[in-house]
Amino acid sequence: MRPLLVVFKRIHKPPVYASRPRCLSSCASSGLSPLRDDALILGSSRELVQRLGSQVEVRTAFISEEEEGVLLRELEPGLKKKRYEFDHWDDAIHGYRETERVRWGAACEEVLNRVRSVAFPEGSPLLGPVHILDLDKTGYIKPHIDSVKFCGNTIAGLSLLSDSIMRLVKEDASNEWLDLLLPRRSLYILRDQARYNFTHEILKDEESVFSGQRVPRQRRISVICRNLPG
Ligand SMILES: O=C(O)CCC(=O)C(=O)O
Ligand SMILES: [Fe+2]
Ligand SMILES: [Mn+2]
Repeated sequence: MRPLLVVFKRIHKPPVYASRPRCLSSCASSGLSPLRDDALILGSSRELVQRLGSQVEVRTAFISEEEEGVLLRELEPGLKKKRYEFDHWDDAIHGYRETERVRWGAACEEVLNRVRSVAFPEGSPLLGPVHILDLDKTGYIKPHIDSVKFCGNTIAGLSLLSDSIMRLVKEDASNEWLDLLLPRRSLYILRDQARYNFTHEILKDEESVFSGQRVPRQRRISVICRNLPG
């Protein structure tokens, strides 16, 4: 069973937020980026948030409205030719269309290079094509772990057009979970244990609640960069 937030509310467990200092000096001394936005991460325990916190990042406003527009103008024509897929009960994703892209216009390439430079160690071999996933307003992604055969230890995704909630659940202990609020135009990064030992999912609109607040889901396009297995 997946732990729903309502379950935790019912037993009066307060949501646990990461509460790392966000000042430059302490972040620098702890090796954390000052750009981390820990208020966007909550979880089943403080211990888990702190332990896994170094392997999960959400960076708000990673791209500007203009950059979001540039990406959308490049992606929309190709996406519009496809139909959303709804009816495959066994698929990990419901209500989506997707594509891959290797070559980008200069403005998009600049944004992607920024993603690559913050998400991956220098020289880490990357998966060539960038993955584009277009979720309908009613679409959602069921819990899954990305293929270890094709993808390395890091997954980095930009969220366009909509806020959403990404839930991570420990594969062999479903009482251990983190919810990430992914604001429109944010970047998330999952590394190592967060990538290998936790499923990730994008909640459907009806379930999209973060810390008691509804987070309405619109159509959402994600632009996902991955590295190759080591
Ligand atoms: O849309 C996202 O940000 C995540 C997509 C995903 O989990 C996948 O394609 O494996
Ligand atoms: Fe995934
Ligand atoms: Mn199928």
